[in-house]
Amino acid sequence: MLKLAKYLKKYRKQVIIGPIFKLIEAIFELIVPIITAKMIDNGVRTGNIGYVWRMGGIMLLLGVTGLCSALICQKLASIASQGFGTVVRSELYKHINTFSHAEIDRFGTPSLITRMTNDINQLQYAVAMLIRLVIRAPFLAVGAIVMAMLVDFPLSVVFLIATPLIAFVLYIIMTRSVPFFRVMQKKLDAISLVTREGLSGVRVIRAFSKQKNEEERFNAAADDQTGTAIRVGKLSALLNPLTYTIMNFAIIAIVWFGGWRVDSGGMTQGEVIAFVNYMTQTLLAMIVVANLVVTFTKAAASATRVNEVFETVSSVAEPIGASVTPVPNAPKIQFKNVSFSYDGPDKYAVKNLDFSILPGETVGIIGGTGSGKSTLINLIPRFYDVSSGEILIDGVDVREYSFDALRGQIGMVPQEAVLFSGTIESNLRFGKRDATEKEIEKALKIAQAYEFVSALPQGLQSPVNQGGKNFSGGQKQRLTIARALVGSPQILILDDSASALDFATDAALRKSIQKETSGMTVLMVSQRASTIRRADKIIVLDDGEVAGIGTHEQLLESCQVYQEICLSQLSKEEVSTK
Ligand SMILES: Nc1ncnc2c1ncn2[C@@H]1O[C@H](COP(=O)(O)OP(=O)(O)OP(=O)(O)O)[C@@H](O)[C@H]1O
Repeated sequence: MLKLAKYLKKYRKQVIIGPIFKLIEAIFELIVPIITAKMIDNGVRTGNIGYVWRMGGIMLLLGVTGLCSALICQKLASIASQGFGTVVRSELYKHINTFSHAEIDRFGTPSLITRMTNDINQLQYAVAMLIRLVIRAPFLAVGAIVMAMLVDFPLSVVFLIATPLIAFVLYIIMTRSVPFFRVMQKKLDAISLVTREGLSGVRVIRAFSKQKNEEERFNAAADDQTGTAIRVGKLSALLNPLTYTIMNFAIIAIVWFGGWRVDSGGMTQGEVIAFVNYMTQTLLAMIVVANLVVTFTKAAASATRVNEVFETVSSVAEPIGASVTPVPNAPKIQFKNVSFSYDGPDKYAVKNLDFSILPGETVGIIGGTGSGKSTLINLIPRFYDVSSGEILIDGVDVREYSFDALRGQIGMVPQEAVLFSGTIESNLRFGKRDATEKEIEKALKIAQAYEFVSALPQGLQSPVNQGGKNFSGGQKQRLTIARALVGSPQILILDDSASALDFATDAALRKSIQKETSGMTVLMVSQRASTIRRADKIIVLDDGEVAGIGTHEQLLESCQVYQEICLSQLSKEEVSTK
């Protein structure tokens, strides 16, 4: 938790001054029983109404001043805790943005979201409690005992017996329930995962009519969390009856022995009442301390989870102050004996990839599902770093480029068409804010999206809902292709990005990319042989390895995997005609 304290630096003033105001309130609270005692002994017992009014006035003044102090502290605590939460959240978000896909895969998006929301909320709450109660509660607990000793030392023996007993009960309950709080946070992660999957995959779930299954999955996760919460609840439910029983016995003892002391003239009635008040104050303050232990235990677990993210360094490091000079006449992209594994050296997703792509070439990448096509192209913009080997762009290792320089020359169209809420125009300008209307129009035309966008009543200003849900799969794909084309990238990578297009649109798209993007190096991943067969070069992947490289005709002659793919998808005539 201390590692996160640096984010409180800006709120040092609030963290120091806040507790002082709360301390003032606590001091006033400790004075009130003494005044009550005086009011009873000197006012009520003697019938001195004027004295009662004066003491009442002082109590009111103390109450109002205490309230003002509490409000000031509350405000300072809110400023510091909310500010702290905001700073940690934005720093964490910034840090997550430095992660490569490998770290995001490792944590999982739902867990990262829970850490950014629930865990930081927990920390925020702990900061507020730190300012409001961490000094006040122990001060009040100890202060009330000390005040009781000052009022009547012999009777304070009741405190010396009752408070360790209360502390013991609190200790037993806390040590048994605190581990459950840690478990509960993990279970919340599981609920978050099921919720996210269930909501983002709602269409698939409905299509398969599996709502019941999903509800059951959600209920299982929620029941699991509830079960733990109930177990903690049962333990916590013992807290008040046990501690109040001890306190009530202590009050009986105070009244009993206090009566004797009053009879023997050692104490006044008012002082006995003050004792009862101090007993109540001690107990309540001790319960607050116990709750603070819970709050800080939860916060410590949250801090560990947040720190885990902060301490994770991206496996894809950006070189500082990088500036590269392209090697003249080098291939545009070159893979030199590249292997990559997601989960350790035994299981390579791609292995010994070795090939070159020349500037302006259109390259098709084909292979069965899971053969490593997406992995191969994700290595180029360094979404992941190679496990061994080298990838060069213009003769320079991709690890020597700054991210801007590297990714700025690549237009990437991922497998899943992702659009952001806004307008069509804001989505198209995503990579190049200052794109001209002409550039946007050209990109839309190449991507075969111009017609349908122009037909929309609001054209480029048409709204895009979250995730582009108000567009069809094919429309979304065309818009994402257009978005990648707006910056006229030197390298265009299409990861099975035309899978939702009909054959005619797919053919028109390929034709226009070929015609309108001369000089652009194009990598086209596809499961369809018809999409890539006219490429200058085709790379055939099989189980992560290159099974063949060449033109359609060359591969038909030499590569069995390619022959099988073609024969399974194309008619004999299509296979043989260019
Ligand atoms: N994020 C990941 N974490 C772990 N393994 C992964 C990850 N992504 C892919 N893999 C594994 O790597 C291998 C290659 O996957 P990849 O997605 O590159 O194949 P692909 O040829 O693009 O498949 P498809 O055509 O189905 O998209 C597969 O065995 C897959 O299970």
